Amino acid sequence: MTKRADYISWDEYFMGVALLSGKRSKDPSTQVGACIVNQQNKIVGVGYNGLPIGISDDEFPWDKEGDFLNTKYPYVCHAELNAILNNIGINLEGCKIYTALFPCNECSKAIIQSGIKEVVYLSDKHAHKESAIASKKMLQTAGIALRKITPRISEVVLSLDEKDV
Ligand SMILES: Nc1ccn([C@H]2C[C@H](O)[C@@H](COP(=O)(O)O)O2)c(=O)n1
Ligand SMILES: [Zn+2]
Repeated sequence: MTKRADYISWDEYFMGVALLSGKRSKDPSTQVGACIVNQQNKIVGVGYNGLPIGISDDEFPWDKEGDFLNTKYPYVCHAELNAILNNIGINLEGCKIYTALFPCNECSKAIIQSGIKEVVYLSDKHAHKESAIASKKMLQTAGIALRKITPRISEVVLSLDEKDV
């Protein structure tokens, strides 16, 4: 037998883990996941956008509009920050972060401070916003590589049916 040829690439694997992590998000509008990988291609942190520990995601708002304090924005912890904070307890110097959406300026500060050296992303749909411009400016000035990936495959289908294992 020859080895499989249609296995997923490292980029597809780590972005897939980031996207799967995003499936845990309770945000009804936007689910974001992030995955941090060390220089040996080992996963050392994952996260998704959600409320901080102990803050009920049934009691706090998920609205996008209205009075600021009645929206999700002041409360939600972004996927990238959660992935950094959830790391397995190592120094993240030299790691890469895979994220579905380009990091905001606040997460970029945490990325820079943590020592992460590369940001790999799928979408930069907020590129025109001032926060995204500030984010890119900080990451580039800090010498962090930014890489948008275009996977060869458009989806990864996972069956949870035991017959498919
Ligand atoms: N890089 C990002 C960007 C956004 N998020 C989170 C924050 C919110 O929960 C949601 C964005 O909400 P929207 O304004 O699109 O309704 O996504 C993140 O975790 N990482
Ligand atoms: Zn953020």
